Amino acid sequence: MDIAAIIVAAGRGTRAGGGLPKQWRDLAGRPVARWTLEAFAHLPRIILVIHPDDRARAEDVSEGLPVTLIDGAADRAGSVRAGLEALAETPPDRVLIHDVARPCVSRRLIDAVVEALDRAPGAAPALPVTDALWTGAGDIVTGTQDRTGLFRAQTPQGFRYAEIRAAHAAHPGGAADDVEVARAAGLDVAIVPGEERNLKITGPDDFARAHATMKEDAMDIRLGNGYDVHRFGPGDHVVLCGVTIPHGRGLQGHSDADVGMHAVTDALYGAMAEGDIGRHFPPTDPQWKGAASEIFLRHAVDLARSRGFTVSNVDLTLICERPKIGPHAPDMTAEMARITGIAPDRISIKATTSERLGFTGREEGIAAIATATLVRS
Ligand SMILES: Nc1ccn([C@@H]2O[C@H](COP(=O)(O)OP(=O)(O)OP(=O)(O)O)[C@@H](O)[C@H]2O)c(=O)n1
Ligand SMILES: C[C@](O)(CO)[C@H](O)COP(=O)(O)O
Repeated sequence: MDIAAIIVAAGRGTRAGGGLPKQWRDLAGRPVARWTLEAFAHLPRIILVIHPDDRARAEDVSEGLPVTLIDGAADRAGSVRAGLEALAETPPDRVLIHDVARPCVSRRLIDAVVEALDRAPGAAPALPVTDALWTGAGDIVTGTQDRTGLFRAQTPQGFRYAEIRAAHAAHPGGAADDVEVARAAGLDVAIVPGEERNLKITGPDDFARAHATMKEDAMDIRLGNGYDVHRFGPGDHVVLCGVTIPHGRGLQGHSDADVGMHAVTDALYGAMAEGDIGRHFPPTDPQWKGAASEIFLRHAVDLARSRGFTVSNVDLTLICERPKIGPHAPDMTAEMARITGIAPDRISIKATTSERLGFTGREEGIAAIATATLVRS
């Protein structure tokens, strides 16, 4: 099925103000039009209908996307017609017509409109009116309007290409949208449940609403895991999560062998797809011999911060018969909170034995497994 999108963007955005037409203004780090185009980027063809003065800007904004630029007309319907004519030489089966000023449209909604075209020649999203409707004169209410069967229309409005092209060619003009044009030509239009998020940026306040929606979407959550083992050797203490614990044996390793802190550090690197401690602090490098593992953990936390992430929580399990971890867990938590700069209630440190099974059960070493979550919003 060949589907094309026509994004109408030739308006001047006078009601939104702000100097630049609204489709070229910034919304959460990208121009409004870029968000809209990316929502349709899974389709093979996009016609972006623009004002001739905006060509350079439009070329910039559509870079890397399957976009053809077409000059629009003095009103929305004229711009839609220009888009439809641009497709006439290699006509698609179906066409989706969308306002550039609705950048928060979801893939789910686009797909729902396309699917609805299997059962009707036209399909468009809409939301039932839920507020009371009044008539008014100046600041005085003059009556109440029945809202039964009333809908707020959205885009994309989808059609079989040949039919909507003919409908637009035959229409005398002045239609509110393409559904009106289609109905005037006798085409049935199915209503697809619309989305509140699919708002049209019309006035200045709509930028803040659209921004909040984009920010919600932009939350980036990363989960990582880490696993480490160190063997026991001669010594009289171990260092776990930065806390020195007297013990009949020590842990062996190139650094201070803090197996718990290593597992947490690897979980953080893992969440960033940044390998493990060995990649950043090679064991072949003599400068890390006997190093405090705090250096590694700080590096991972700082790397996450530099990428805009916050460490949301850490969960560590130490696996050993001895030393007993419980009595030291509060100190370990405090130390890990100090190093990472996150609240102690976001750090979980617990332990288990392995029921005397395996290398940890035979007290040949300590194992540690950790999970960490990074959040960027
Ligand atoms: N001559 C026109 C007028 C409007 N549009 C497009 O139609 C959509 C809906 O129009 P609206 O939100 O009213 O945008 P503007 O016409 O830009 O806004 P205003 O009326 O405030 O100037 C927008 O994507 C707009 O770019 C268009 O392509 N060509
Ligand atoms: C097509 C439309 O988006 C449906 O809600 C809307 O009518 C276009 O905006 P305008 O402000 O009416 O031009």
